[in-house]
Amino acid sequence: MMTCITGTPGTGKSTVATELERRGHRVVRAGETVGAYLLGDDPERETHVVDAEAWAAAFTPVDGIVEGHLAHLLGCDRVVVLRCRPDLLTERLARRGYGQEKIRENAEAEALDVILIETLERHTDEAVLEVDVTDMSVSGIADQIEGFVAGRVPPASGLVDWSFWLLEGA
Ligand SMILES: Nc1ncnc2c1ncn2[C@@H]1O[C@H](COP(=O)(O)OP(=O)(O)OP(=O)(O)O)[C@@H](O)[C@H]1O
Repeated sequence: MMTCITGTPGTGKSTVATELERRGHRVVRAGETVGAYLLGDDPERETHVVDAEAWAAAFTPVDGIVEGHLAHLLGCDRVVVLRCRPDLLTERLARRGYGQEKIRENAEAEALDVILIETLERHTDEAVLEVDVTDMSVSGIADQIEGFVAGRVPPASGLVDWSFWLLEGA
């Protein structure tokens, strides 16, 4: 079974994937597999441009966990969407040294549920677990994901509404 962990940059995908790896799960970092699909750089958005559809079409499924902000484009059996309140996400990305514009773009995408919407366009509700990680420990998030994979934690989505942040925080 392939479980994908997706979310806006800074929501904690890589951190929880490391914890799941420590617990014995096989983990593939999606970012390490996109090399052949790089189209170039987007200096304005301080990011690499990836031919995401071609990457997803060529991806060989794994029995384990795939983490990355494009992971929901894959044919996963289960998808976990990590959510982080935009003000906390802003703090995390600032600590990472991201520029103002890149921080704003990511915080807005989080407030607008962009990755959750993309996920629900591609996967059934029953295959999706949205986790609001804002006040959660890394091990608590890993417990939720393990529970979902094992069928103990039921699917859930549509849990947060951070649209207020677009008015107050932008
Ligand atoms: N549950 C948590 N509690 C507190 N801090 C966290 C938690 N999860 C992650 N962090 C911190 O938030 C920052 C972003 O985490 P991380 O790099 O795992 O995000 P990401 O979603 O993998 O980002 P990207 O998509 O850019 O790789 C890191 O500094 C990490 O230490």
